[in-house]
Amino acid sequence: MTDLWQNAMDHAVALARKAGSVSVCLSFCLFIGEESVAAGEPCVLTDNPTWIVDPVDGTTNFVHGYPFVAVSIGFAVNRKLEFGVVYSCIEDKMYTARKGQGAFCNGQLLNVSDQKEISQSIIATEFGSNRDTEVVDKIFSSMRKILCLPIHGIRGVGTAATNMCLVASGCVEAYYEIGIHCWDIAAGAIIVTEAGGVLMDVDGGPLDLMSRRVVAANNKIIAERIVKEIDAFTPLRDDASTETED
Ligand SMILES: O=P(O)(O)O[C@H]1[C@H](O)[C@@H](O)[C@H](O)[C@H](O)[C@@H]1O
Ligand SMILES: [Mg+2]
Repeated sequence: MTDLWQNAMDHAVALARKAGSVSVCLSFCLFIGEESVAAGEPCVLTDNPTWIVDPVDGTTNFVHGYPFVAVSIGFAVNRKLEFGVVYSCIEDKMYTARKGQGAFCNGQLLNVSDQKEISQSIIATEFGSNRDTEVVDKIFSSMRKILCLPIHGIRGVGTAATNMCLVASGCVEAYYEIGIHCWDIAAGAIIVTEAGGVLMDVDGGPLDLMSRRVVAANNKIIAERIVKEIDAFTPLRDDASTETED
């Protein structure tokens, strides 16, 4: 019998290696990756061309055999995303977006939902991995307030990258989370905007890729409505220990 998970892992490894080898060819490119940062490499976004890579987004899903796992590869120049690729391995869905050229899933053009009524919306979010009771209380409080607006429902597939692709596909109106990392959302961010969506911080300001807070929505009306209900908190920034002057 085919080993589904081995296939998924092989895809993830092959994609990550490819990104790595292109990065080596283009030696002026920098690299931010979940594993490289865990190994002590810097996590700093400069104006230089930079790969922002999560080889396995949805690690807990992967470990438990919960069938949503994605490879997430973003590429930024001058701190702006140029392109993004999210491969949802088990679903065999390849999401791609190049700046100014639209977003696609397996070659099909993506468009966000045109819903403007929060009461008719599905919102994606996650419980996250932080188990501090104060943080968990804020996460539940935000979810409670959003659910009781009311909305149609709350969903979450356990990977930020895939949740963002679901916004781009029009399956959910918005996704928000506090505590994610830049490699979880970089690729998804450009996929959302190229599908016609918007990005912002959980306080309504501009998205800061390093702040570990994100709202991605089909439009500003839905995004700003959610923002009003989020009990925001401020995790340690991704670039906290590596901030530079530029
Ligand atoms: O750590 P990985 O790369 O698997 O990804 C994270 C997810 O992307 C989050 O949405 C999710 O909430 C979790 O924090 C999860 O850890
Ligand atoms: Mg991740």
